Amino acid sequence: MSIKGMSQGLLRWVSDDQVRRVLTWDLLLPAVRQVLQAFTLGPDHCDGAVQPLRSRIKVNQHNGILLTMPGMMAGSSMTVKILTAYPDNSAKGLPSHSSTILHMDPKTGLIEAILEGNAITEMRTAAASAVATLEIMSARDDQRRGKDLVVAVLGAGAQAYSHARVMAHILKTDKVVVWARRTEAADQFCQTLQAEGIPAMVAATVQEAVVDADVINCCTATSTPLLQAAWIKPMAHINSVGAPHPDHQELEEELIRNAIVYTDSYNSAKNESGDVIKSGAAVYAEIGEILLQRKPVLTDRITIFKSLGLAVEDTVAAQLVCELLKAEENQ
Ligand SMILES: NC(=O)C1=CN([C@@H]2O[C@H](COP(=O)(O)OP(=O)(O)OC[C@H]3O[C@@H](n4cnc5c(N)ncnc54)[C@H](O)[C@@H]3O)[C@@H](O)[C@H]2O)C=CC1
Ligand SMILES: O=C(O)C1=NCCCC1
Repeated sequence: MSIKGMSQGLLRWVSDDQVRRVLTWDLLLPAVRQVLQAFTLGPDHCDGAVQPLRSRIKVNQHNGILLTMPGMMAGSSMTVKILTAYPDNSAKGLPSHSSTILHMDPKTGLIEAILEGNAITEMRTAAASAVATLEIMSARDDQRRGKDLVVAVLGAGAQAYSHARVMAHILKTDKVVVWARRTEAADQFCQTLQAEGIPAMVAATVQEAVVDADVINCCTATSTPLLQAAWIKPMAHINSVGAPHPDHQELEEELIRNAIVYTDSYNSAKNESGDVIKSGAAVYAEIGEILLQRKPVLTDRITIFKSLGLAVEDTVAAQLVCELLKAEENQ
């Protein structure tokens, strides 16, 4: 939909439904792979991305947080995402996260589009986990797909859904084991996945969900550690998406300290990840460094991708969505 801007001509307004309709994993994964590299290349490289640490305001009175996330891709596209996270909203029947993305033309600075940001946030975060998972599995020489591979998903919120979907897409697994705090939410999650042809089953405990898992996706809003080292197979890979705040943790300290830790951003990990800050765990590499072959992939232990979320992932996803919608209109 287009709306008349006050001073700058036609603006595009894009809903989450439109994003979900046009954005596919096959289009998004290569774009996110490229942006993870661009982020590591940094602002001084002609193909690099520019992104400061996001600003964060704690809304203590209402247990909320307001984040602003500006980013620019190599002078070709730029966005600012404004996002709130209010964990208590879920109990009120409201979404816990709410976001909007402003998409600007870097040549003129004019705002070209305003996008609802929830679908993009769900999909680009899962896409980054997928890129990390594939890279680490391929370095382990692990070509297993389908029935030999068990995927666990912890949580039953927006990130849990997108992670289950992308993992089923890339790994063709025959077994997705889900665990959520509320049994009804886990049952509903499982039924939705099954209706989409994803073979899912519910586990009664976190331990039961992860004990046989090769790839574990930690997607809860917990603030205290949920996942313990003793439950996990020695060569498992973990995507840790929750606890993106300095005072939150989702991984037992012993687990992260003894694992090989990858991240999307060193700067975010050291400033925003309670799992990294509180445990004192060393971060081995940015996934971008691995993709650029600046560092070898280490895989002789449990591996963890500690995801904090990059503004420039939103930038490339928003750019892609706008291009796809434009192409549709010109058909
Ligand atoms: N790394 C990244 O790029 C991103 C990280 N996030 C973070 O990922 C987490 C999940 O996000 P969404 O799925 O969007 O949230 P959501 O609100 O849709 O789902 C949260 C899930 O966590 C569960 N949960 C809450 N507290 C829990 C606890 N103490 N123990 C166990 N389960 C608990 C809820 O029941 C629900 O299933 C949040 O911490 C969010 O801030 C979200 C977006 C991007
Ligand atoms: O990158 C994001 O988007 C988010 N990261 C952590 C908090 C929720 C949103």
